[in-house]
Order: sequence, then structure tokens, then C-alpha cells
Amino acid sequence: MAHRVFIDGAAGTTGIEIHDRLAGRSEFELIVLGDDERKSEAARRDALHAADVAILCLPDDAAREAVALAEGSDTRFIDASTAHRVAEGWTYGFPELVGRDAVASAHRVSNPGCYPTGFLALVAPLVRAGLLPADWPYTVNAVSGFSGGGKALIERFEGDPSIGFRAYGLGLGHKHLPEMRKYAGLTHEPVFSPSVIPAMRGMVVDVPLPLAAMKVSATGGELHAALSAFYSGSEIVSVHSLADQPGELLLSTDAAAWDGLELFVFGAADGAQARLIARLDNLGKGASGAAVQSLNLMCGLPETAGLNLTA
Ligand SMILES: NC(=O)C1=CN([C@@H]2O[C@H](COP(=O)(O)OP(=O)(O)OC[C@H]3O[C@@H](n4cnc5c(N)ncnc54)[C@H](OP(=O)(O)O)[C@@H]3O)[C@@H](O)[C@H]2O)C=CC1
Ligand SMILES: CC(=O)N[C@@H](CCC(=O)OP(=O)(O)O)C(=O)O
Repeated sequence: MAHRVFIDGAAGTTGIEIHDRLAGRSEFELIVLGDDERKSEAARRDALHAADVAILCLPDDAAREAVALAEGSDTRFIDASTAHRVAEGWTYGFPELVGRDAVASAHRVSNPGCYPTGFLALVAPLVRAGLLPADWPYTVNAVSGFSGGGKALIERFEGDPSIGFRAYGLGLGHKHLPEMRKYAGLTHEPVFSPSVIPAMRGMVVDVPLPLAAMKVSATGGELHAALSAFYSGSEIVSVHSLADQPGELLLSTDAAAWDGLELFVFGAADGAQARLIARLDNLGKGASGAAVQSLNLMCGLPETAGLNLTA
């Protein structure tokens, strides 16, 4: 029997992309609310109770409200918002890090933030392996396509082609810091420097490592080997070969939807410094692709079904 799925927030940026990935798949029966009903509490309550799995693509407060509306049902959740990412009783939907079985059996899954997806993919396995310290104050420099800010930021960038670059998060305390710290197992929250470029989608997350100052004995090659071993066998995460290092990393203004995640390790010749860099689609592995990956696992289906993995 098909799994009944309700996307709450289906008219938003993340919701539309999840719908695109599920449309036409016979394993799922989508519960869809019309424009006149999609914000009605009663209609949402009915849909939430009727679903086997509800995927929340809503602002944080509306996501918390949806969980409350579903009270009394057995509905399982995937929440794309920030509301439950470090909350008790929720499984962090990063199967490569928390284990596929943990996601498959979870009742409530929080979908990782887009920037944390890049940061954690790079740093968490290396801290776990004892190759990088847990108590170092890491820095994270990142750029995102404007779809990362949902409908409001898309409208702003599309309405003002004069914006060439936008640095933000200047008050520090970005909403992604708690999950970065928790799932990398760090003592300190990183210093996070996010920015937006005039491209619809795409993301680069760069973690500079002053290895000598950190008193890290591992070389860039050893960090690379550890990441390669950690993701060996993954169809979604790939670690770029050291033998074929690119001289630059580009994002394109007309990139197609993509659900992969590419990791790079660059090391200085004298071993004193390295940069760990992740490239992804903020709407792919950074949001909708990750939600579909978790949904597949929760429904006992092949992990990558419906994903766009051709770069
Ligand atoms: N965009 C991205 O790259 C990523 C987004 N996310 C997260 O996913 C969630 C959705 O983000 P995104 O899709 O970008 O945002 P959008 O603003 O594009 O979409 C949000 C949708 O939720 C709808 N909505 C708002 N309040 C309610 C409500 N009370 N009941 C029902 N529907 C409601 C909005 O309606 P209306 O259309 O009328 O405004 C809109 O369609 C957010 O929590 C975001 O942080 C996570 C990772 C990456
Ligand atoms: C460019 C932009 O504004 N990006 C958003 C993050 C993306 C997003 O929507 O946040 P989640 O991944 O936590 O849900 C921001 O910095 O708030």
C-alpha cells in the first residue's frame, strides 16, 4: 500500500521541491490542500492525522503548531525547519552521521540545516576519529544561493538585480550554530560567516584549518583519507580525489536541482594549513533532497530513490 504523505507548506520553496521529487512515485500517495485550505487549521489538522508521514516545510512556529495539531495521531514527522533540530525525542536526519537505521526507525526526524549539512559532513567524522580537536573554535565561511532564504529572499534578489553579494549573520548567533556544535561534538560554537550570491541555488561551505596552530598532527592527506573512508559506499556524498585538485570551485547561476554533496580537502605544501570545503545544493542535500532521503529510509525504500544525483 502507498505511504500517505502530507507536505505542510507545500506551496513554499522547500515544499515545492519535495513535491517535485515525490510526484509520479507510486510508493507515495500525496495529500494535497488547495490554496484556500493550506493555511486552515482544521484542514491541516485533518491532513496531519490522515498522513503516515508529514513533512513540515514551514517557519519554525508553524512547524511547532503542526506537531501540536497532530497530537493523538501516529503520524511520523520530517521537519525541515529549525524548530526541532536539537530537541529531545527528535532524530537528526543526517543518515550518514547518525546511522541509516536510526533514521529508518525514527518517529520524528529533523532535517538538517543547509549550512550545517556542509559543515558537519566535513568536520564531524574527523572530530569523531580524533584527527581534529573538539575544543577548537572553528570558523565557517559560506555562500548560499538566494533560494536559501525562501520566498522572501527569492523575491528580493529577483526584484533587485543590483545586489552582487550579501554578507549577513553579522549579529552572530545564527540559528544553525546549535546543531553545528551538537552534532560535531564541539565544545564551542563556530564563528559563522554566511553570505548570499545572486544565484538561485548552490552552496559552498569552507572550514579553514590552521593545522600547525591547532597542534593537529594529521596532514591534509590523512584528513582526506579519513573522510574518503567514512563516506565510502555513499551514493550521495563524494570526496574529491587529491590527485585531481581543482584550482577553483564555482557555483553556477543556472544550476539544476542536485541532491549530492561534494567534499574537498586542500592542504598547504608545508602541512601548516588546510581548508575543508563542501559544495552542495541548498535545496538538495541542504533541504528537500535530504528530506526525501530520510522519507525513503523511514518507508523502507531505497535511500536514493527519486533523488537527482547526476551533477
Ligand atoms: N530554502 C532553503 O534552502 C531551506 C529551507 N529550510 C527550512 O524549510 C522551511 C521552509 O522554508 P522555505 O521553503 O525556504 O520557506 P518559504 O517561505 O519559501 O515557504 C514557507 C511556506 O510555508 C507557508 N506557511 C507559512 N505559515 C504557514 C502556516 N501557519 N500554515 C501553513 N503554511 C504556512 C508559506 O505560505 P505563503 O506561501 O502564503 O507565504 C510558504 O508557502 C523553513 O523552516 C526553512 O528554514 C531548510 C533548509 C534549506
Ligand atoms: C540564505 C539564507 O537566508 N539562508 C538561511 C538558511 C537556510 C534556511 O532556510 O534555514 P534552515 O536550513 O535552517 O531551515 C538563513 O541563513 O537563515
